[in-house]
Amino acid sequence: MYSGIALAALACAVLLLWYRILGRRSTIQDIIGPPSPSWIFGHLLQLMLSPGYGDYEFKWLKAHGPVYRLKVCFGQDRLMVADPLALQYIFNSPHFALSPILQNMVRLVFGDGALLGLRGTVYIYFGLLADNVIGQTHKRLRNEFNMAFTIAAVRNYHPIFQKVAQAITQGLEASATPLINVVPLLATATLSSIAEAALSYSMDDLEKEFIAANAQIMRVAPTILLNPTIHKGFRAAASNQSAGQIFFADALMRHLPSWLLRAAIYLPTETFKIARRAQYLANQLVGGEDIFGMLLNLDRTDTTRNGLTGEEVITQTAIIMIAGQEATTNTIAFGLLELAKNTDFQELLRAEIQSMLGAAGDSIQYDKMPLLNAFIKETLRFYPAEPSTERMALHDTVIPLSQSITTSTGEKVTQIPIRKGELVIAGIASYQRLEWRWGDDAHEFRPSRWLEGSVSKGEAAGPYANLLTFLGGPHTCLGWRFAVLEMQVLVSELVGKFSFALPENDPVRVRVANTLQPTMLDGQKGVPLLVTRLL
Ligand code: HEM
Repeated sequence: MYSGIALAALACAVLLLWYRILGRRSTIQDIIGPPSPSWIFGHLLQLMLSPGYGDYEFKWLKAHGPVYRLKVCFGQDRLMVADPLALQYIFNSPHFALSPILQNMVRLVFGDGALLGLRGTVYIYFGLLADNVIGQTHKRLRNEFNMAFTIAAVRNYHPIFQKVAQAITQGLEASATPLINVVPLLATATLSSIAEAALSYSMDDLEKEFIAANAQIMRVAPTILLNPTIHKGFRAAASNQSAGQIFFADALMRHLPSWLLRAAIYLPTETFKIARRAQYLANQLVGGEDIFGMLLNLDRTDTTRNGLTGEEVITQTAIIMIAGQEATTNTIAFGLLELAKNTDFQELLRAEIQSMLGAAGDSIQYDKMPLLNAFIKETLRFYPAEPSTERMALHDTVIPLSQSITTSTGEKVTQIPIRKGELVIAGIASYQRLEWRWGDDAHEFRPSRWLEGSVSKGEAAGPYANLLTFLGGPHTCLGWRFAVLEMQVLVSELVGKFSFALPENDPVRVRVANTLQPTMLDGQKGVPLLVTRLL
């Protein structure tokens, strides 16, 4: 009987949602887009379950340009945006916030006060509540944590990056076979560097259990963090990802209240057990004399600051460890894969690295290495860790466009009105494939474009090289300088000493599982390469 009542209640909730959602006229219905293959799923399955990364998305980009309309569940419209001016507006404007689903999911994994989740809004049942307190908290936390990520602070981490780079070298040398999956070595190195640089913990100090738990959370986070909205192609996040789950997520889940989703952390499932344990272990890291001590302002050397509370610092630990490790590891792994495909460029890059290392020793000036930086920029352009994200309008607003588009009524428009509560997809990967911005061969991996001036300057988008890989606006990646220097040091060490070649079976696929993941033929994450020591 109870299950009958529960079903009836669920049916009522669904009907109410339909009424609320479908009863509203979309402001973007005159924007042209690809024909929808299904009323129930819209384009979601093409976008999320496509066999190759960007199969449909990049085709739509070519056909419709940087702004077009997609359909999601029940024939609802959603705007896809890859226009630089529009993206700049969406990321910087106070009229947009993270979509409620991702916000809830971040909170679920990382706790209530996580930087990523503090988006200036909370989603309450069928309405939105702008909450300035949350916005201000985010600003304060960022200001405090930024002390560890300024240009000067990051420069000081150089010896740590060198140390972890040498640890990778030892790992590669210790391998009994030339075919090596480089991902686990990179993952340990990037975790070590954050633990040591940002949190003042050497990997030897870290509890083995913490390392294991971090590795586990890294494995499950994409599954928990499945952003069940249009942009997060979670096709391969779990091989059992089904059309039904996509439907549930897009049609219903984003309308569930935050408290209900957050309560899920207490469910007795394996995944949530890991998440709870990782949060607990992160709490154990709090010390007094390290960066935490500085953030807490324990010694009160700076009387202008109150410092953060212990709880605030603790909450960010897991997120910094994970945010810092996962994206850097995958980006370097994709880069090495591209070098293995393009041995001519690999040799040129090696020559530059060896000549700089030979001349400068430890005082190497990475920013003065054109090929190295062109390679890093191209890797970040081609493999954005977060290929798309979603934002929700907090108020009625108007998105400006850098180029006019023609609507289905024949009208040329240079701006698009969006109504409060509507979601838009920020197509980061699509933006980074715009031909008029990056060159006619934008779909090719070609580092030399950065040296030829074929990359147009245009509106400043993100913090680095006009890329949005580190996002833009108030939620720009806190660790982008850290990541760039770490990549410069690690790539110089590895490419300077080893050559990388592709095994015969071309064993890596790119998949989207919340973030962009290099995946082996057996579905596991990894980049197996033939590695030979040269020096
Ligand atoms: C190649 C490496 C990296 C990439 C591509 C990357 C990318 C990103 C992106 C796209 C975001 C925004 C996420 C969103 O709001 O949807 C972000 C946020 C963040 N990243 Fe990174 N990241 C990298 C490395 C790092 C490192 C090394 C650290 C720290 C050591 C770090 C710490 C953070 C933090 C704390 C945030 C949250 C910022 C906020 O919401 O205010 N990231 N990152």
